Amino acid sequence: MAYLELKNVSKSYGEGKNKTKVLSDINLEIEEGEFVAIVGFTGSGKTTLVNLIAGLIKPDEGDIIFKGNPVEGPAHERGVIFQNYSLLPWLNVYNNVSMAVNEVFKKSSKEEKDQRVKNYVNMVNLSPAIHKKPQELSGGMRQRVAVSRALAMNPELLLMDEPLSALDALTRGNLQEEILKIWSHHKRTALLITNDVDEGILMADRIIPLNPGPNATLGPQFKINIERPRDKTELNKLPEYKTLRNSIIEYLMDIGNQRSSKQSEHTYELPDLQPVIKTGFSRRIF
Ligand SMILES: Nc1ncnc2c1ncn2[C@@H]1O[C@H](COP(=O)(O)OP(=O)(O)OP(=O)(O)O)[C@@H](O)[C@H]1O
Repeated sequence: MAYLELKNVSKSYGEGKNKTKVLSDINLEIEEGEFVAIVGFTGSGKTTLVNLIAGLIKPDEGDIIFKGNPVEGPAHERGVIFQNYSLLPWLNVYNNVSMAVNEVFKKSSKEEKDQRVKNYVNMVNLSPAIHKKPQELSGGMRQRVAVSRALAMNPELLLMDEPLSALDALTRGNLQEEILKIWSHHKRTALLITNDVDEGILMADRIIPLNPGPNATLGPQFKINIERPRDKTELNKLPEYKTLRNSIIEYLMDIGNQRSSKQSEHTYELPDLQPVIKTGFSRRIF
């Protein structure tokens, strides 16, 4: 049995006529220690997929099994880094991270917890801002706090929902490296949602496209057999990198085009409405 398994998972939102199936028949297996990236189109259901694995929402059909047990709610062993940093605005950087550390490492001494918080804040280069509150930080800095907080909780499975998409290239590169260091040194398992194929190739063992929704399904996997550690500049020179990148992008473009041509074939019935002509206005509005 795989470390994480999704079996025929489907999820809809809404009721009756307004019901939309966002994810349909999702099957996914991730082995312990693997780093998997899901690349997908905007609105295809990537966050829904992360929320399901995190246990924040429940599937309508299918099973999500983590380490042999069904996922029935959120747990510290499955840590999430969200796209929008979700920090507590009234707490400073130290306290935002320490709240999470205190929750997970209840039995550790005060000194150990303090050290842990400081280490992880330092890891994202925010030590000089450790006493600042979120509103005093830039968007990139806030996202770094969120990354630091999630990593400090030492989750066994790290779920990342486009955590770096709003960052500048330099910060993004640094955090990619930090996440990879933690993943490999601590032998973690990671699932990264990204809209950046290059980020996926740099970080993951496999890339799996999430086809456009509604009824989004997972596409074929692309294995990344490029030796680690991978260097961004060196990657660009590798012929296997270029081939892989082109195949993934071609797949995504094809599937995107197919979806848009299907949508344009669709005809919509308009309601047969008669215009209502109002007469006898008693007042002019200008
Ligand atoms: N709680 C909800 N209730 C109703 N519809 C929802 C809900 N959450 C998401 N949706 C809809 O489901 C679809 C998929 O949303 P989701 O956020 O999972 O996609 P995404 O791929 O993460 O999007 P993005 O790339 O914009 O972050 C969208 O059409 C969205 O409007």
